[in-house]
Amino acid sequence: MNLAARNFGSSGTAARLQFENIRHGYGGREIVRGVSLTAFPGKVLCLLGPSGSGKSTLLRIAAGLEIPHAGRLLINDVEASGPAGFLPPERRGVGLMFQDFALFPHMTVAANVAFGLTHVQKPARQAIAAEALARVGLAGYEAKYPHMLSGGEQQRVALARAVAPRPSVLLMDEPFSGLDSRLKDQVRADTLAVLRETGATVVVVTHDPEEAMGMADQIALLKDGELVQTGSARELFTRPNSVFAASFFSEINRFDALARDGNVETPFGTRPAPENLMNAELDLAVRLSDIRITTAEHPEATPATVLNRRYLGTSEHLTMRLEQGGDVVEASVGAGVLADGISRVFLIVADDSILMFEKQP
Ligand SMILES: Nc1ncnc2c1ncn2[C@@H]1O[C@H](COP(=O)(O)OP(=O)(O)OP(=O)(O)O)[C@@H](O)[C@H]1O
Repeated sequence: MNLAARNFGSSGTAARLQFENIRHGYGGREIVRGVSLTAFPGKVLCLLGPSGSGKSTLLRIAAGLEIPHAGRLLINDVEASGPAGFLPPERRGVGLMFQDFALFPHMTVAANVAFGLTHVQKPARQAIAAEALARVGLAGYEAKYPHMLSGGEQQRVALARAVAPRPSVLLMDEPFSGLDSRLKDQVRADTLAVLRETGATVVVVTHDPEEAMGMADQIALLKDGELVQTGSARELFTRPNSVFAASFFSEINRFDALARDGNVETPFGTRPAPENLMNAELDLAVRLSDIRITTAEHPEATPATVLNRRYLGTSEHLTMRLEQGGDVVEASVGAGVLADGISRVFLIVADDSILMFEKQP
């Protein structure tokens, strides 16, 4: 199915959604702690973070299902939640697709999709539902019941139901979590194509960094109810602002170090300290994939002993001990790069592959 090739109209009503210093919690426990963030019109914003970081709570606040304790939620500069008032969910122009938003089993596919079209005259509902089903590649499925469909097809019906009313903002909470991994990639790609066509502003909650990188125009990384960093996938991956951000997107080695008089003694040799951290305690992070392994001695390479090798098909996971200092280092190299039986290797790490952060208290 090539959804992208189909030519559907766009709602053209994408909205800007702004969280302004939002605070919220339950039973005296603060879950969202002063988050300010903007979802831009027609773009996909992914709220990314570990379990309990407050992602779903932010989404529910955007939907109007929760009223924040403090701060404002603006949709196209109109206060939807805040001191000036509260706009109920049905008046926000938002569509919802939550992981537990199951289809109604006793209703046909068409009736499921038409369910949210209460503002439309009855005769027009069927036509809109049929158009939304065509949009997700399910033309002709109108009379079927949910149990007759595969998991991926059910997910598409849920998507059709969410986009049928042409929301200006579409809020999705872990929308693909119920699908097995192979199906997930396909449904996600198809969903993204549909979302691009509808032109709506999209906010997606996920705990999966690859999913966020694959979908988002903008990622907002959350931890303990606070916004850690926001930017494009490339910005977050290449310029993480903390060990947490670096470790969220890839496996890393962590080391403690001291910046003194502009230099840092790292396990891979002396490197210049970042300009703003000339004298400070540092956290160093080196991605497993940023360590190059050779068997040839080299003046700038760090000798190490191989402790363990794990073959993973296309790559190999190595655990090594540095000869100087004794740090244990992990690396991921292409399978076959290192011949069998090698026990002494040399590690090469580029200057910009040693990420340096001020140690957090
Ligand atoms: N209605 C509620 N009453 C009490 N506690 C709640 C409620 N909703 C959420 N919480 C708590 O708030 C915390 C943050 O929840 P939230 O669902 O926003 O996090 P999340 O980042 O989406 O995590 P997950 O991926 O696990 O859903 C959790 O510890 C959760 O138990």
